[in-house]
Amino acid sequence: MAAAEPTTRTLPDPPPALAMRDLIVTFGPTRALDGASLTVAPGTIHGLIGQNGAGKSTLIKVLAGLVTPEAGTIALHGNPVAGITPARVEDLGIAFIHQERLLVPTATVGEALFLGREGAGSRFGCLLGGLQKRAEAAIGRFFGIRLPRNALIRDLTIAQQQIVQITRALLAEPKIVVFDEPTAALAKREAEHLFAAIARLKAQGLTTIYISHYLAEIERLCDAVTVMRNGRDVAEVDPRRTSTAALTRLMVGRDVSDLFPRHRAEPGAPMLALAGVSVPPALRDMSFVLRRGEVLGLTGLLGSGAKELVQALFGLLPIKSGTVTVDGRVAHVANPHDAVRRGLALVPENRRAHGLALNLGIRENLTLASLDRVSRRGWLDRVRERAQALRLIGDLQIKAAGPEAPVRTLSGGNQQKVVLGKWLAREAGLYILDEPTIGVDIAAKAEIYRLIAGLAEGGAGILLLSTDLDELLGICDRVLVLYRGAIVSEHPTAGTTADSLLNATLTGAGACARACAETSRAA
Ligand SMILES: Nc1ncnc2c1ncn2[C@@H]1O[C@H](COP(=O)(O)OP(=O)(O)OP(=O)(O)O)[C@@H](O)[C@H]1O
Repeated sequence: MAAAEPTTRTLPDPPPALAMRDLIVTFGPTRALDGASLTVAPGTIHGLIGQNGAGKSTLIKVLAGLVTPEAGTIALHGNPVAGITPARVEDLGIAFIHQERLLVPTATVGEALFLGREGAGSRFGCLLGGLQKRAEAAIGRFFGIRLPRNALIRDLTIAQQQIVQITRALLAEPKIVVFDEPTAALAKREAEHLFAAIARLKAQGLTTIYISHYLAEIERLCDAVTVMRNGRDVAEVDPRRTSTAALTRLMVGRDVSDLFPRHRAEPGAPMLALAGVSVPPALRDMSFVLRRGEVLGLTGLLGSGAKELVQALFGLLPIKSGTVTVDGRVAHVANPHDAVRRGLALVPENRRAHGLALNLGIRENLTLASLDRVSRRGWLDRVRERAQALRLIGDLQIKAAGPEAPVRTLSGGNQQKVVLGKWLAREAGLYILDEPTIGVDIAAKAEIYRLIAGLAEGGAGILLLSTDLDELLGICDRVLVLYRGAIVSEHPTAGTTADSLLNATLTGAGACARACAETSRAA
Protein backbone atom coordinates (compact mmCIF):
# COMPACT_ATOMS: atom_id res chain seq x y z
CA MET A 1 0.00 0.00 0.00
CA ALA A 2 1.30 3.40 -0.93
CA ALA A 3 2.09 5.73 1.93
CA ALA A 4 -0.66 8.27 2.50
CA GLU A 5 0.04 11.63 0.78
CA PRO A 6 0.72 14.35 3.34
CA THR A 7 -2.38 16.54 3.32
CA THR A 8 -1.87 20.26 2.87
CA ARG A 9 -4.56 22.25 4.53
CA THR A 10 -5.17 25.73 3.22
CA LEU A 11 -6.68 28.20 5.60
CA PRO A 12 -10.03 29.53 4.44
CA ASP A 13 -9.91 33.14 3.22
CA PRO A 14 -10.99 35.53 5.94
CA PRO A 15 -14.43 37.00 5.27
CA PRO A 16 -14.48 40.43 3.64
CA ALA A 17 -14.09 43.34 6.02
CA LEU A 18 -17.12 44.80 4.26
CA ALA A 19 -19.66 43.24 1.92
CA MET A 20 -22.45 45.48 0.64
CA ARG A 21 -24.82 43.68 -1.72
CA ASP A 22 -27.47 44.74 -4.22
CA LEU A 23 -28.29 48.08 -2.64
CA ILE A 24 -31.18 50.17 -3.92
CA VAL A 25 -31.61 53.84 -2.99
CA THR A 26 -34.09 56.17 -4.70
CA PHE A 27 -34.40 59.94 -4.25
CA GLY A 28 -37.63 61.09 -5.91
CA PRO A 29 -37.15 60.40 -9.62
CA THR A 30 -33.44 59.47 -9.22
CA ARG A 31 -32.16 55.96 -8.61
CA ALA A 32 -28.92 56.83 -6.85
CA LEU A 33 -28.09 53.15 -6.21
CA ASP A 34 -29.48 50.61 -8.60
CA GLY A 35 -28.27 47.28 -7.24
CA ALA A 36 -24.78 48.42 -6.18
CA SER A 37 -22.38 46.05 -4.41
CA LEU A 38 -18.98 46.59 -2.82
CA THR A 39 -16.67 43.93 -1.36
CA VAL A 40 -13.56 44.97 0.53
CA ALA A 41 -10.90 42.47 1.64
CA PRO A 42 -9.53 43.00 5.17
CA GLY A 43 -6.31 44.94 5.56
CA THR A 44 -6.43 46.36 2.04
CA ILE A 45 -6.79 49.83 0.55
CA HIS A 46 -9.84 49.66 -1.68
CA GLY A 47 -10.57 52.44 -4.17
CA LEU A 48 -14.02 53.63 -5.23
CA ILE A 49 -14.27 55.59 -8.46
CA GLY A 50 -16.98 56.76 -10.82
CA GLN A 51 -18.22 59.83 -12.64
CA ASN A 52 -19.97 62.62 -10.76
CA GLY A 53 -23.36 61.31 -9.74
CA ALA A 54 -22.41 57.64 -10.15
CA GLY A 55 -23.51 56.92 -6.57
CA LYS A 56 -20.22 56.78 -4.60
CA SER A 57 -21.30 59.17 -1.84
CA THR A 58 -24.71 57.53 -1.57
CA LEU A 59 -23.05 54.14 -1.07
CA ILE A 60 -20.87 55.61 1.68
CA LYS A 61 -23.87 57.36 3.24
CA VAL A 62 -25.60 53.97 3.48
CA LEU A 63 -22.55 52.66 5.34
CA ALA A 64 -22.64 55.72 7.62
CA GLY A 65 -26.31 55.15 8.41
CA LEU A 66 -27.24 58.49 6.84
CA VAL A 67 -29.33 56.93 4.08
CA THR A 68 -31.52 53.83 4.53
CA PRO A 69 -31.55 51.57 1.47
CA GLU A 70 -34.82 50.19 0.14
CA ALA A 71 -33.16 46.83 -0.54
CA GLY A 72 -29.79 45.14 -0.13
CA THR A 73 -27.63 43.70 2.65
CA ILE A 74 -24.50 44.70 4.54
CA ALA A 75 -22.06 42.42 6.36
CA LEU A 76 -19.01 43.41 8.39
CA HIS A 77 -16.29 40.78 8.81
CA GLY A 78 -18.80 38.11 7.82
CA ASN A 79 -21.54 39.27 10.21
CA PRO A 80 -24.75 40.68 8.72
CA VAL A 81 -25.69 44.08 10.11
CA ALA A 82 -29.08 45.68 9.80
CA GLY A 83 -30.29 49.11 10.74
CA ILE A 84 -27.04 51.06 10.69
CA THR A 85 -27.54 54.47 12.27
CA PRO A 86 -24.99 57.27 12.68
CA ALA A 87 -24.98 56.57 16.43
CA ARG A 88 -23.99 52.91 15.90
CA VAL A 89 -21.28 53.51 13.34
CA GLU A 90 -18.44 54.01 15.81
CA ASP A 91 -19.41 50.83 17.70
CA LEU A 92 -19.39 48.96 14.41
CA GLY A 93 -15.76 50.00 13.97
CA ILE A 94 -16.18 52.33 10.98
CA ALA A 95 -14.72 55.84 10.76
CA PHE A 96 -15.27 58.47 8.07
CA ILE A 97 -12.86 61.20 7.04
CA HIS A 98 -14.85 63.81 5.17
CA GLN A 99 -13.59 66.49 2.87
CA GLU A 100 -14.97 69.34 4.89
CA ARG A 101 -12.86 70.22 7.83
CA LEU A 102 -15.02 69.77 10.86
CA LEU A 103 -12.56 70.92 13.51
CA VAL A 104 -13.06 74.02 15.63
CA PRO A 105 -10.47 76.57 14.44
CA THR A 106 -9.78 77.99 17.89
CA ALA A 107 -9.28 74.62 19.62
CA THR A 108 -5.83 73.31 20.51
CA VAL A 109 -4.71 70.04 18.96
CA GLY A 110 -5.33 68.27 22.28
CA GLU A 111 -8.85 69.66 22.56
CA ALA A 112 -9.63 68.81 18.95
CA LEU A 113 -8.51 65.22 19.51
CA PHE A 114 -10.05 64.43 22.85
CA LEU A 115 -12.87 66.80 23.76
CA GLY A 116 -16.27 65.22 23.45
CA ARG A 117 -14.68 61.79 23.72
CA GLU A 118 -15.25 59.63 26.73
CA GLY A 119 -12.50 59.90 29.30
CA ALA A 120 -11.05 62.88 27.52
CA GLY A 121 -11.08 65.50 30.20
CA SER A 122 -10.87 65.17 33.92
CA ARG A 123 -13.45 66.37 36.36
CA PHE A 124 -11.30 69.46 36.78
CA GLY A 125 -11.90 70.39 33.17
CA CYS A 126 -9.30 70.19 30.47
CA LEU A 127 -5.90 69.77 31.94
CA LEU A 128 -4.25 71.27 28.95
CA GLY A 129 -0.78 69.95 29.61
CA GLY A 130 -2.15 66.42 29.94
CA LEU A 131 -4.22 66.64 26.78
CA GLN A 132 -1.25 68.04 24.95
CA LYS A 133 0.93 65.10 25.94
CA ARG A 134 -1.71 62.55 24.99
CA ALA A 135 -2.22 64.34 21.67
CA GLU A 136 1.49 64.21 20.89
CA ALA A 137 1.62 60.54 21.79
CA ALA A 138 -1.40 59.67 19.62
CA ILE A 139 -0.20 61.58 16.56
CA GLY A 140 3.26 60.13 16.98
CA ARG A 141 1.84 56.61 17.25
CA PHE A 142 -0.30 56.79 14.12
CA PHE A 143 1.74 59.08 11.91
CA GLY A 144 5.22 59.21 13.34
CA ILE A 145 5.29 63.01 13.30
CA ARG A 146 5.07 65.91 15.74
CA LEU A 147 2.82 68.91 15.24
CA PRO A 148 3.88 72.36 16.49
CA ARG A 149 3.43 72.58 20.27
CA ASN A 150 0.45 74.56 21.57
CA ALA A 151 -0.72 75.26 18.04
CA LEU A 152 -4.37 76.08 17.46
CA ILE A 153 -6.18 74.24 14.69
CA ARG A 154 -6.34 77.40 12.58
CA ASP A 155 -2.54 77.72 12.68
CA LEU A 156 -2.01 74.29 11.13
CA THR A 157 -1.73 73.55 7.42
CA ILE A 158 -4.67 71.76 5.86
CA ALA A 159 -2.64 68.55 5.79
CA GLN A 160 -1.88 68.88 9.50
CA GLN A 161 -5.54 69.56 10.22
CA GLN A 162 -6.40 66.43 8.29
CA ILE A 163 -3.92 64.46 10.37
CA VAL A 164 -5.66 65.72 13.51
CA GLN A 165 -9.02 64.74 12.04
CA ILE A 166 -7.78 61.27 11.10
CA THR A 167 -6.11 60.76 14.48
CA ARG A 168 -9.35 61.72 16.21
CA ALA A 169 -11.15 59.09 14.15
CA LEU A 170 -8.46 56.48 14.86
CA LEU A 171 -8.70 56.98 18.63
CA ALA A 172 -12.03 55.12 18.47
CA GLU A 173 -10.01 52.15 17.18
CA PRO A 174 -11.97 51.59 13.98
CA LYS A 175 -11.36 48.58 11.75
CA ILE A 176 -12.47 50.33 8.57
CA VAL A 177 -11.65 53.93 7.63
CA VAL A 178 -13.36 55.66 4.71
CA PHE A 179 -11.61 58.60 3.04
CA ASP A 180 -13.83 60.75 0.81
CA GLU A 181 -11.65 62.70 -1.64
CA PRO A 182 -9.05 63.48 0.99
CA THR A 183 -6.57 65.27 -1.25
CA ALA A 184 -8.99 67.75 -2.82
CA ALA A 185 -7.79 70.51 -0.52
CA LEU A 186 -4.14 69.50 -0.39
CA ALA A 187 -1.11 70.78 -2.23
CA LYS A 188 1.04 68.08 -3.79
CA ARG A 189 3.58 67.93 -0.98
CA GLU A 190 0.86 67.69 1.65
CA ALA A 191 -0.83 64.89 -0.27
CA GLU A 192 2.44 62.94 -0.07
CA HIS A 193 2.24 63.09 3.75
CA LEU A 194 -1.29 61.77 3.62
CA PHE A 195 -0.32 58.87 1.34
CA ALA A 196 2.49 57.92 3.70
CA ALA A 197 0.01 58.02 6.59
CA ILE A 198 -2.48 55.80 4.77
CA ALA A 199 0.26 53.28 3.93
CA ARG A 200 1.20 53.26 7.61
CA LEU A 201 -2.38 52.52 8.62
CA LYS A 202 -2.42 49.60 6.22
CA ALA A 203 0.75 48.24 7.81
CA GLN A 204 -1.09 48.45 11.13
CA GLY A 205 -3.81 46.17 9.71
CA LEU A 206 -6.54 48.74 9.01
CA THR A 207 -8.92 48.39 6.08
CA THR A 208 -9.26 51.57 4.03
CA ILE A 209 -11.86 52.68 1.49
CA TYR A 210 -10.53 55.49 -0.66
CA ILE A 211 -12.75 57.64 -2.92
CA SER A 212 -10.99 59.89 -5.41
CA HIS A 213 -11.25 61.38 -8.87
CA TYR A 214 -7.47 61.27 -9.19
CA LEU A 215 -6.74 58.02 -10.97
CA ALA A 216 -3.01 58.40 -10.37
CA GLU A 217 -3.68 58.27 -6.61
CA ILE A 218 -5.87 55.19 -7.01
CA GLU A 219 -3.19 53.44 -9.08
CA ARG A 220 -0.55 54.26 -6.55
CA LEU A 221 -2.36 53.51 -3.30
CA CYS A 222 -5.06 50.93 -3.86
CA ASP A 223 -4.91 47.13 -3.90
CA ALA A 224 -8.26 46.93 -5.67
CA VAL A 225 -10.75 49.43 -7.06
CA THR A 226 -14.49 49.22 -7.60
CA VAL A 227 -15.79 51.26 -10.52
CA MET A 228 -19.33 52.64 -10.30
CA ARG A 229 -21.52 53.82 -13.14
CA ASN A 230 -25.16 54.90 -12.95
CA GLY A 231 -25.75 53.53 -9.46
CA ARG A 232 -24.10 50.15 -10.04
CA ASP A 233 -20.68 48.60 -9.57
CA VAL A 234 -19.57 47.80 -13.10
CA ALA A 235 -16.14 46.33 -12.36
CA GLU A 236 -13.60 45.50 -9.68
CA VAL A 237 -10.02 45.56 -10.94
CA ASP A 238 -6.42 45.74 -9.79
CA PRO A 239 -5.52 49.36 -10.51
CA ARG A 240 -1.82 48.53 -10.79
CA ARG A 241 -2.56 46.24 -13.73
CA THR A 242 -5.18 48.44 -15.37
CA SER A 243 -4.29 51.44 -17.48
CA THR A 244 -5.73 54.88 -16.78
CA ALA A 245 -7.43 54.76 -20.16
CA ALA A 246 -9.08 51.44 -19.26
CA LEU A 247 -10.23 52.77 -15.87
CA THR A 248 -11.65 55.85 -17.58
CA ARG A 249 -13.47 53.69 -20.12
CA LEU A 250 -15.02 51.65 -17.31
CA MET A 251 -16.18 54.82 -15.54
CA VAL A 252 -17.46 56.76 -18.50
CA GLY A 253 -18.52 53.89 -20.74
CA ARG A 254 -16.48 55.23 -23.65
CA ASP A 255 -12.97 56.46 -24.43
CA VAL A 256 -12.01 59.94 -23.29
CA SER A 257 -9.25 60.96 -25.61
CA ASP A 258 -7.61 64.34 -25.77
CA LEU A 259 -8.13 65.49 -22.23
CA PHE A 260 -6.46 68.77 -23.13
CA PRO A 261 -7.43 70.62 -26.28
CA ARG A 262 -4.76 72.92 -27.59
CA HIS A 263 -6.21 76.33 -28.11
CA ARG A 264 -4.22 78.25 -30.64
CA ALA A 265 -5.32 81.80 -30.16
CA GLU A 266 -2.66 84.40 -30.83
CA PRO A 267 -2.41 86.49 -27.65
CA GLY A 268 -3.88 89.92 -28.30
CA ALA A 269 -3.99 93.18 -26.36
CA PRO A 270 -3.30 93.17 -22.60
CA MET A 271 -6.49 92.28 -20.71
CA LEU A 272 -5.12 92.41 -17.20
CA ALA A 273 -1.87 94.03 -16.15
CA LEU A 274 -0.43 94.25 -12.67
CA ALA A 275 2.46 96.59 -11.92
CA GLY A 276 4.14 96.46 -8.51
CA VAL A 277 1.01 95.29 -6.71
CA SER A 278 1.42 94.66 -2.98
CA VAL A 279 -1.14 93.19 -0.61
CA PRO A 280 0.63 93.09 2.74
CA PRO A 281 1.51 90.80 4.35
CA ALA A 282 0.62 88.18 1.74
CA LEU A 283 2.01 89.61 -1.51
CA ARG A 284 4.67 92.00 -2.64
CA ASP A 285 5.58 93.68 -5.88
CA MET A 286 3.56 91.54 -8.28
CA SER A 287 3.88 92.38 -11.95
CA PHE A 288 2.53 90.45 -14.91
CA VAL A 289 0.40 90.83 -18.01
CA LEU A 290 -2.42 88.58 -19.16
CA ARG A 291 -3.40 89.10 -22.81
CA ARG A 292 -6.63 88.46 -24.62
CA GLY A 293 -6.80 84.91 -25.85
CA GLU A 294 -4.31 83.74 -23.26
CA VAL A 295 -4.62 81.16 -20.49
CA LEU A 296 -2.15 82.12 -17.77
CA GLY A 297 -1.52 79.63 -14.98
CA LEU A 298 -0.76 80.57 -11.41
CA THR A 299 0.53 78.05 -8.90
CA GLY A 300 2.21 77.80 -5.53
CA LEU A 301 2.06 75.99 -2.23
CA LEU A 302 -0.33 77.03 0.49
CA GLY A 303 0.92 80.36 1.79
CA SER A 304 2.54 81.28 -1.53
CA GLY A 305 0.11 84.18 -1.92
CA ALA A 306 -1.70 82.79 -4.97
CA LYS A 307 -5.05 82.66 -3.16
CA GLU A 308 -4.61 86.18 -1.83
CA LEU A 309 -3.81 87.46 -5.32
CA VAL A 310 -7.09 86.10 -6.60
CA GLN A 311 -8.97 87.60 -3.67
CA ALA A 312 -7.33 90.99 -4.15
CA LEU A 313 -8.18 91.04 -7.87
CA PHE A 314 -11.78 90.38 -7.00
CA GLY A 315 -11.90 93.16 -4.41
CA LEU A 316 -11.91 90.88 -1.39
CA LEU A 317 -8.52 92.03 -0.04
CA PRO A 318 -7.21 95.61 -0.16
CA ILE A 319 -4.34 96.40 -2.55
CA LYS A 320 -1.89 98.65 -0.71
CA SER A 321 0.28 99.81 -3.60
CA GLY A 322 0.83 99.32 -7.31
CA THR A 323 -1.69 99.42 -10.15
CA VAL A 324 -4.10 96.99 -11.72
CA THR A 325 -5.15 97.71 -15.29
CA VAL A 326 -8.14 95.96 -16.82
CA ASP A 327 -8.60 96.29 -20.57
CA GLY A 328 -6.34 99.33 -20.73
CA ARG A 329 -7.91 101.23 -17.84
CA VAL A 330 -6.60 101.54 -14.31
CA ALA A 331 -9.04 99.65 -12.13
CA HIS A 332 -9.71 100.24 -8.45
CA VAL A 333 -11.64 97.14 -7.55
CA ALA A 334 -12.98 97.78 -4.06
CA ASN A 335 -15.44 94.89 -3.86
CA PRO A 336 -16.75 91.95 -5.90
CA HIS A 337 -19.54 94.12 -7.33
CA ASP A 338 -16.92 96.44 -8.86
CA ALA A 339 -15.09 93.43 -10.20
CA VAL A 340 -18.17 92.05 -11.97
CA ARG A 341 -18.94 95.51 -13.39
CA ARG A 342 -15.49 95.53 -14.96
CA GLY A 343 -16.15 92.23 -16.70
CA LEU A 344 -14.36 89.94 -14.26
CA ALA A 345 -15.75 86.52 -13.46
CA LEU A 346 -14.39 84.59 -10.51
CA VAL A 347 -15.02 80.90 -10.08
CA PRO A 348 -14.13 80.40 -6.42
CA GLU A 349 -12.59 77.22 -5.06
CA ASN A 350 -15.06 76.87 -2.22
CA ARG A 351 -17.98 76.69 -4.60
CA ARG A 352 -20.54 75.31 -2.21
CA ALA A 353 -20.09 78.22 0.17
CA HIS A 354 -19.64 81.01 -2.34
CA GLY A 355 -21.08 80.05 -5.63
CA LEU A 356 -24.51 78.51 -5.27
CA ALA A 357 -28.07 79.16 -4.15
CA LEU A 358 -28.62 75.62 -2.90
CA ASN A 359 -32.40 75.78 -2.69
CA LEU A 360 -32.87 77.16 -6.19
CA GLY A 361 -33.00 74.96 -9.26
CA ILE A 362 -30.17 74.30 -11.68
CA ARG A 363 -31.70 76.53 -14.37
CA GLU A 364 -31.92 79.52 -12.02
CA ASN A 365 -28.41 79.01 -10.67
CA LEU A 366 -26.99 78.73 -14.16
CA THR A 367 -28.50 82.03 -15.26
CA LEU A 368 -28.10 84.03 -12.02
CA ALA A 369 -24.91 85.74 -13.14
CA SER A 370 -26.08 86.43 -16.67
CA LEU A 371 -29.67 87.60 -16.33
CA ASP A 372 -28.92 90.55 -18.62
CA ARG A 373 -28.06 88.11 -21.38
CA VAL A 374 -31.35 86.27 -21.17
CA SER A 375 -33.56 89.33 -20.65
CA ARG A 376 -35.17 91.70 -23.13
CA ARG A 377 -36.02 95.26 -22.09
CA GLY A 378 -35.85 94.26 -18.46
CA TRP A 379 -38.02 91.16 -18.83
CA LEU A 380 -36.62 87.72 -18.34
CA ASP A 381 -36.92 85.75 -21.55
CA ARG A 382 -37.84 82.34 -20.12
CA VAL A 383 -37.41 80.54 -23.43
CA ARG A 384 -33.86 81.84 -23.84
CA GLU A 385 -33.07 81.23 -20.20
CA ARG A 386 -34.19 77.61 -20.46
CA ALA A 387 -32.38 77.08 -23.75
CA GLN A 388 -29.14 78.43 -22.27
CA ALA A 389 -29.52 76.28 -19.16
CA LEU A 390 -30.18 73.16 -21.21
CA ARG A 391 -27.14 73.84 -23.38
CA LEU A 392 -24.88 74.17 -20.32
CA ILE A 393 -26.37 71.09 -18.66
CA GLY A 394 -25.57 69.17 -21.85
CA ASP A 395 -22.09 70.69 -22.37
CA LEU A 396 -20.99 70.08 -18.79
CA GLN A 397 -22.83 66.75 -18.54
CA ILE A 398 -24.58 67.83 -15.36
CA LYS A 399 -26.35 64.75 -14.01
CA ALA A 400 -29.71 65.67 -12.51
CA ALA A 401 -33.36 64.73 -12.51
CA GLY A 402 -34.04 67.80 -14.71
CA PRO A 403 -33.21 71.50 -15.11
CA GLU A 404 -35.50 72.46 -12.22
CA ALA A 405 -33.97 70.05 -9.68
CA PRO A 406 -32.78 71.99 -6.58
CA VAL A 407 -28.98 72.27 -6.61
CA ARG A 408 -28.79 70.80 -3.10
CA THR A 409 -29.97 67.46 -4.53
CA LEU A 410 -26.96 67.22 -6.89
CA SER A 411 -23.82 65.26 -6.17
CA GLY A 412 -20.79 67.34 -5.12
CA GLY A 413 -19.13 67.24 -8.52
CA ASN A 414 -22.31 68.22 -10.31
CA GLN A 415 -22.73 71.20 -7.99
CA GLN A 416 -19.24 72.31 -9.00
CA LYS A 417 -20.21 72.11 -12.64
CA VAL A 418 -23.23 74.36 -12.01
CA VAL A 419 -21.06 77.14 -10.51
CA LEU A 420 -18.66 76.91 -13.38
CA GLY A 421 -21.52 76.92 -15.87
CA LYS A 422 -23.01 79.99 -14.20
CA TRP A 423 -19.89 82.04 -14.92
CA LEU A 424 -19.25 80.55 -18.33
CA ALA A 425 -22.75 81.68 -19.29
CA ARG A 426 -21.82 85.23 -18.42
CA GLU A 427 -19.29 85.40 -21.23
CA ALA A 428 -17.03 87.74 -19.31
CA GLY A 429 -13.86 89.26 -20.74
CA LEU A 430 -11.64 88.11 -17.93
CA TYR A 431 -11.97 84.92 -15.97
CA ILE A 432 -10.27 84.02 -12.74
CA LEU A 433 -10.69 80.31 -12.17
CA ASP A 434 -9.63 78.94 -8.80
CA GLU A 435 -9.10 75.16 -9.00
CA PRO A 436 -11.89 74.75 -11.57
CA THR A 437 -11.78 70.96 -11.80
CA ILE A 438 -11.39 69.81 -8.20
CA GLY A 439 -13.96 67.10 -7.49
CA VAL A 440 -14.97 66.90 -11.14
CA ASP A 441 -14.80 63.61 -13.05
CA ILE A 442 -12.52 63.03 -16.00
CA ALA A 443 -15.12 63.34 -18.76
CA ALA A 444 -16.36 66.64 -17.33
CA LYS A 445 -12.76 67.78 -16.92
CA ALA A 446 -12.18 67.30 -20.64
CA GLU A 447 -15.32 69.34 -21.30
CA ILE A 448 -14.28 72.12 -18.93
CA TYR A 449 -10.86 72.32 -20.61
CA ARG A 450 -12.57 72.52 -23.98
CA LEU A 451 -14.80 75.35 -22.71
CA ILE A 452 -11.80 77.23 -21.27
CA ALA A 453 -9.99 76.89 -24.60
CA GLY A 454 -13.13 78.10 -26.36
CA LEU A 455 -13.33 81.18 -24.13
CA ALA A 456 -9.69 82.00 -24.87
CA GLU A 457 -10.25 81.56 -28.59
CA GLY A 458 -13.19 83.93 -28.30
CA GLY A 459 -10.81 86.60 -26.95
CA ALA A 460 -11.21 86.25 -23.18
CA GLY A 461 -8.21 86.33 -20.86
CA ILE A 462 -8.05 83.51 -18.34
CA LEU A 463 -6.11 83.37 -15.11
CA LEU A 464 -6.11 79.78 -13.90
CA LEU A 465 -5.11 79.10 -10.33
CA SER A 466 -4.35 75.43 -9.85
CA THR A 467 -2.16 72.98 -7.96
CA ASP A 468 -2.71 70.29 -10.59
CA LEU A 469 0.53 70.52 -12.54
CA ASP A 470 -0.68 68.37 -15.45
CA GLU A 471 -3.72 70.60 -15.77
CA LEU A 472 -1.53 73.71 -15.82
CA LEU A 473 0.80 72.26 -18.43
CA GLY A 474 -2.11 70.91 -20.46
CA ILE A 475 -4.24 74.01 -20.73
CA CYS A 476 -2.08 77.12 -20.10
CA ASP A 477 0.22 79.11 -22.36
CA ARG A 478 2.45 80.16 -19.48
CA VAL A 479 2.59 79.42 -15.76
CA LEU A 480 3.70 81.82 -13.04
CA VAL A 481 5.04 80.25 -9.86
CA LEU A 482 4.48 82.09 -6.60
CA TYR A 483 6.62 81.48 -3.56
CA ARG A 484 6.27 83.25 -0.23
CA GLY A 485 4.34 86.16 -1.63
CA ALA A 486 6.29 86.86 -4.82
CA ILE A 487 6.40 85.63 -8.40
CA VAL A 488 9.64 83.67 -8.59
CA SER A 489 9.49 82.21 -12.07
CA GLU A 490 7.62 82.09 -15.32
CA HIS A 491 7.39 78.94 -17.44
CA PRO A 492 6.16 78.79 -21.02
CA THR A 493 4.31 75.46 -20.96
CA ALA A 494 5.80 74.21 -24.21
CA GLY A 495 8.92 72.33 -23.15
CA THR A 496 8.25 72.54 -19.39
CA THR A 497 7.87 69.30 -17.41
CA ALA A 498 5.72 68.68 -14.33
CA ASP A 499 8.92 67.91 -12.39
CA SER A 500 10.52 71.26 -13.12
CA LEU A 501 7.30 73.05 -12.23
CA LEU A 502 7.05 71.09 -8.98
CA ASN A 503 10.63 71.94 -8.18
CA ALA A 504 9.91 75.64 -8.66
CA THR A 505 6.86 75.53 -6.37
CA LEU A 506 8.76 73.65 -3.66
CA THR A 507 12.01 75.58 -3.70
CA GLY A 508 11.07 78.93 -5.15
CA ALA A 509 13.92 78.53 -7.64
CA GLY A 510 13.66 81.57 -9.92
CA ALA A 511 14.15 79.90 -13.28
CA CYS A 512 13.04 82.65 -15.59
CA ALA A 513 13.38 85.87 -13.68
CA ARG A 514 14.18 87.63 -16.94
CA ALA A 515 10.92 86.64 -18.56
CA CYS A 516 9.04 88.06 -15.59
CA ALA A 517 10.96 91.27 -15.86
CA GLU A 518 10.01 91.46 -19.52
CA THR A 519 6.32 91.01 -18.85
CA SER A 520 6.39 93.66 -16.18
CA ARG A 521 8.09 96.04 -18.61
CA ALA A 522 5.34 95.32 -21.11
CA ALA A 523 2.83 96.37 -18.46
N1 LIG B 1 -30.58 64.06 -1.22
C1 LIG B 1 -30.73 63.82 -2.52
N2 LIG B 1 -31.87 64.16 -3.17
C2 LIG B 1 -32.04 63.92 -4.49
N3 LIG B 1 -31.10 63.34 -5.28
C3 LIG B 1 -29.93 62.98 -4.70
C4 LIG B 1 -29.68 63.20 -3.31
N4 LIG B 1 -28.43 62.74 -3.02
C5 LIG B 1 -27.93 62.25 -4.19
N5 LIG B 1 -28.83 62.39 -5.18
C6 LIG B 1 -28.65 61.97 -6.57
O1 LIG B 1 -28.15 60.64 -6.57
C7 LIG B 1 -27.16 60.46 -7.60
C8 LIG B 1 -25.88 59.92 -6.99
O2 LIG B 1 -25.26 60.93 -6.23
P1 LIG B 1 -23.92 60.71 -5.38
O3 LIG B 1 -23.74 61.93 -4.52
O4 LIG B 1 -23.98 59.41 -4.71
O5 LIG B 1 -22.82 60.69 -6.55
P2 LIG B 1 -21.23 60.64 -6.46
O6 LIG B 1 -20.80 59.46 -7.26
O7 LIG B 1 -20.79 60.70 -5.05
O8 LIG B 1 -20.82 61.95 -7.24
P3 LIG B 1 -19.61 63.06 -7.00
O9 LIG B 1 -18.39 62.47 -7.62
O10 LIG B 1 -20.10 64.23 -7.78
O11 LIG B 1 -19.52 63.33 -5.53
C9 LIG B 1 -27.00 61.81 -8.28
O12 LIG B 1 -27.77 61.81 -9.46
C10 LIG B 1 -27.58 62.80 -7.28
O13 LIG B 1 -28.14 63.91 -7.93
